[in-house]
Amino acid sequence: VVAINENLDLVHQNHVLFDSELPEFRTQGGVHVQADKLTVTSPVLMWVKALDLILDKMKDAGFDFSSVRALSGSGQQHGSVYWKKGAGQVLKQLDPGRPLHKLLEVESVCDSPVWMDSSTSEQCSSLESAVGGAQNLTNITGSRAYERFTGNQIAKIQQSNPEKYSETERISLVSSFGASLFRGDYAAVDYSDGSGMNLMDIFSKKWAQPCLEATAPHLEAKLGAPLVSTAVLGEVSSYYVTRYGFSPDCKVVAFTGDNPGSLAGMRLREGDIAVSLGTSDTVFLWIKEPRPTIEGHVFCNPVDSDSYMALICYKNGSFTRERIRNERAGGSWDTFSRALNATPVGNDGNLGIYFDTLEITPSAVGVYRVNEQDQTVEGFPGEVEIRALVEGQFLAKRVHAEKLGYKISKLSRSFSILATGGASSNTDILQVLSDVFNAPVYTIDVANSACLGCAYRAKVKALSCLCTRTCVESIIVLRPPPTSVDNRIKAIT
Ligand SMILES: Nc1ncnc2c1ncn2[C@@H]1O[C@H](COP(=O)(O)OP(=O)(O)O)[C@@H](O)[C@H]1O
Ligand SMILES: O=C(CO)[C@@H](O)[C@H](O)COP(=O)(O)O
Repeated sequence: VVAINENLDLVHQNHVLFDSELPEFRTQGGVHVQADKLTVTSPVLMWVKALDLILDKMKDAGFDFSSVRALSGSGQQHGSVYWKKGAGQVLKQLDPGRPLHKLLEVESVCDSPVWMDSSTSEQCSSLESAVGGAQNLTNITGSRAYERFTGNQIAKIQQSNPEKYSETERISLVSSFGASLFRGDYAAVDYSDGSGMNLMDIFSKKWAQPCLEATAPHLEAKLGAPLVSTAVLGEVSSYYVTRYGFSPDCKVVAFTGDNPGSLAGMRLREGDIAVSLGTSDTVFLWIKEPRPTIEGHVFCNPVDSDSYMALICYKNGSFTRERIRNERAGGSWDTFSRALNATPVGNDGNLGIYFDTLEITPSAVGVYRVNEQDQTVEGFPGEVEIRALVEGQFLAKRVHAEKLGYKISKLSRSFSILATGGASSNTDILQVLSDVFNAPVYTIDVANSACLGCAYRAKVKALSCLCTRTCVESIIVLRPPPTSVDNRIKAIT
């Protein structure tokens, strides 16, 4: 959670770590990986309990809830929550004397599929066939069929457990689930996060009938109509007024996905490129004229409803860096950084591709290493391995961004990279990013740009006061210029 005041100054920050602070749910990295290694879920009740916990932490820290004029939020994209019949009524009558997790055991599916799930290949193929192929689906929804996208997850639940599906009165995304908790009523899916479902026409901003029909019966009623991401949904539920002292006038602005939230938090300019190094690695851009292709995604823009955002997502991000850190750097980020500093840009031509789990872009799995003679090798010395991993990850991002039409000049640094997410606190990793893209990398003071962006969205919308880009620029820090990249690019290509 991030709270800002009218000058956009940060006044409070807090967080809950699922694994260590809610150990009763036995998650690792916030999730359960099922035996097939493809199905990945999170217990919904853990998210609800985390909300209880963070609000209690804020209360204990003396946070003044009565001064909150508006709130919004973001959730990991694509994950879904299934409310059982009667849950809507329960939401409207929450007893403020009891914590939410005691009141909300109202899900028909207790373990929500999350973005890391890749168990729906069958459903993806059948959706693409139903609408005339991958490119056709992309032309409608902004993306070809992806396993983690919500429509395919809904299809799997309906096919494998039709009873649970028919017991479900409403399906939320993680983001609209969060908004529903604060509203005490079902909240609409916003256009931007709704674009990550393979169900919405990103141009008309309505559910696409052929996709609904190919996914599951009676789906439209369970989804409710999507809504513009900047909408004010209404006031906070009386539950929070009585229990925590929120003002009854506190507005709830539509919640959105974490990457759309980051786009707002980083205040992207057209031409900038954002790289989020969270659990997933993502690259995203603000675009005006989308040309959806079958590699990468186009989402509706969360800030400007006439614009779009392009996004490429990599599953083997921080967890893969953590694995190599544990194996080759004794579990220390400092040692990991020393290895990056001890090896030359371009890694003397040694290159690695590390897909520990089935990657999203491209759909491939396995670890591959080639040396400077382009020979496949089984291993690298520790320091070479660390650079091979980080350079390989960023080179892939550059190649895919260029395929999406992004022009990277070898001669001039005419654009900026804005970095966010947990690993953006590591300046040695950012130096490699800067080297590979031949561009300066900026970070913002608040690494949690998704939260910050939603605080901005809430402020801008509910207080009808547009914060200009100037106020935000003051928190962007220029990184040192990159060292020469040309030799390394030659070596790697
Ligand atoms: N100093 C560091 N160097 C590299 N990676 C780091 C560092 N500190 C944290 N991280 C990575 O950041 C990740 C968490 O990023 P975060 O943005 O909080 O995740 P999420 O996207 O799931 O919200 C962790 O998995 C961790 O590997
Ligand atoms: O699947 C995607 C984007 O399409 C992921 O980026 C998720 O939105 C969650 O990311 P983390 O915040 O956990 O890295």
